[in-house]
Amino acid sequence: MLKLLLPGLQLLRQALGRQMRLLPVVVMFGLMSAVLEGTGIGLIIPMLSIIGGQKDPTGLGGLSALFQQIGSSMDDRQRMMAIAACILALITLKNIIAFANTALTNFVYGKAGHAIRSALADQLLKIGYPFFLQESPGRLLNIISNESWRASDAIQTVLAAIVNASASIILLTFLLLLSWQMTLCVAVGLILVQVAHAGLSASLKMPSRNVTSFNNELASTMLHLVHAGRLIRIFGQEAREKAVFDGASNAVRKAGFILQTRQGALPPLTEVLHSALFLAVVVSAWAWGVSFPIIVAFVVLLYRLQPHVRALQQAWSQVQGWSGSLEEVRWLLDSSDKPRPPTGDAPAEGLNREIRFDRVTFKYPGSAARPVVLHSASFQICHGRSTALIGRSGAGKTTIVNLLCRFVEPDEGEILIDGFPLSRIDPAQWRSRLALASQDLELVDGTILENITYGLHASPAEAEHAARLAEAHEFIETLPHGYKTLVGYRGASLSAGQRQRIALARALVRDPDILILDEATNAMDGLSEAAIVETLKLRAGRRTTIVISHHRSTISFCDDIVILSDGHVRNQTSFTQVASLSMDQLYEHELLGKH
Ligand SMILES: Nc1ncnc2c1ncn2[C@@H]1O[C@H](COP(=O)(O)OP(=O)(O)OP(=O)(O)O)[C@@H](O)[C@H]1O
Repeated sequence: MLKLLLPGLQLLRQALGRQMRLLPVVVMFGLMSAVLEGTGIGLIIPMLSIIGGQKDPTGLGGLSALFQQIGSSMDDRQRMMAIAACILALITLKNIIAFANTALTNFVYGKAGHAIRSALADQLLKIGYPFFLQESPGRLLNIISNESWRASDAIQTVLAAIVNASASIILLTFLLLLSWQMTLCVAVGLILVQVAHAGLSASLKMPSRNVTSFNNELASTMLHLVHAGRLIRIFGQEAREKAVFDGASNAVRKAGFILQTRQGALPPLTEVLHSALFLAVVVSAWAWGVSFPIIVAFVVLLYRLQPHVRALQQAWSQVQGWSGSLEEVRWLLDSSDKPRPPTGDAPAEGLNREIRFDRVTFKYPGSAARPVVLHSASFQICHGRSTALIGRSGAGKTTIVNLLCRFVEPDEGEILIDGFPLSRIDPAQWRSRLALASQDLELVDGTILENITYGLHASPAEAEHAARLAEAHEFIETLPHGYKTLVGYRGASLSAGQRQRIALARALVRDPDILILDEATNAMDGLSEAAIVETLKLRAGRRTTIVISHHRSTISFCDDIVILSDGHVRNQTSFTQVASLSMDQLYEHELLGKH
């Protein structure tokens, strides 16, 4: 039976880790409480013999004869009282152990649930970034918010199944010792019931997968409603979006109904089958002339065994019903088919000469049909200088940033830092030397101060200095709570230009070796941008700055320029060479460079 619960057990082993050593205690408690229960029930035999006035009832052998002898030296009155006290003591002890086991399984369940959620978070943080470029956020959200809970429930069910299996084994042993013929009859009956049950349970897997997959779609639709509030309203798509959402929600309802109905059919069916088995045993025992006290003890034991067996069968069908959830959680936790995080253990010494892209070719992961977005790109970014990366939309500028930050790795070619391969440098150390301000790098849901000092032990004074450099201090001071103002989810309570200034302050407060600005000021007014350009000029000679922008004014202070077109580096030159050209002419310039 335990083997049947394999999906839950595998996850249990994965989730529990060190807590696995508590499982033998759970099993031992389960066995102990069943032994106490069986013994208490066995004591009914001498009790009934006293009531029936049978000093030595016929047909007693083995365990029943042993029970019959208990207290035989006492007189009936004393014996009756002693046995009653014994039964009460056994029942009390059994329930104390059962309670201890409930507390222990709840503890293990809590630990397992926490371990699963923690492992999922760990996986999401460690996994290679390309994973997020390919996977649907709705699916990931559903796994974390829904399926992980079902997986924890499945673990609790497996724990309860272990306790119930232990109890069933002990109670069956007692039955066997009371009457092997009747026990054989029971065993055959239980096997038949289990076969019927397993057949029906197998039909739960597909509906369970359907529920999971429809839940993924529903989570995606929910995310869309949350994120695309403005889009939906401006294009008047409320009714359409409502219909799409209702469709997704209804699909979950239908799939859930099918699953729950099939699951719901199992308990009544097993109850009928168990009752039939119960009656068949009683009638057969009577026909075989088994003595009355044994029949009663057997029936009571059987009656007590029934809930354990039914709970086991229910656990089986529940785990089948959660198989879709278990598969999803295990899929996310399985690293073997996921992009690996960047590797490398050489220290990041800092930039002294240049970053060199040496014939770098790159294609975003996903389907084989994806186009190559960088074609053998070679250029260099010199230390202590500002380099503008320009090119029309889709030219590959942000892709270069992604490669530089090691979010993705080149398919061919190499990126060299002072001649040393970036792929061999410790990624965390390397990233600590970079700071990125980009239009799609979110603010966190916290105060302005927390956003500026994100992940850094910077003092409020340092944060304020960075905010001044990023032209953010003035507007922050006008807010009622100043630097303690909450920015809301993704900085929703601020304007786009204000968000950009805070993001820029967050990058500047680190005074990074390499500062990357990817369309980082495009929502700002001209005056603010001009002031920021002055700030960036202060880095000259000391630090390296990379600027991506479609605005001529933003790149005006740069020393060098790299011109990209359709993933090809068309030109690299000193900015003074092209200083007189407008942005369009610069793009023309790239075309000239082509011929
Ligand atoms: N996650 C992704 N998966 C697949 N292709 C992508 C992905 N991100 C970008 N691309 C493709 O890579 C190419 C280069 O994109 P990239 O974002 O680097 O351009 P860009 O020069 O920064 O453009 P823009 O100026 O519009 O920001 C584009 O053709 C784009 O469609």
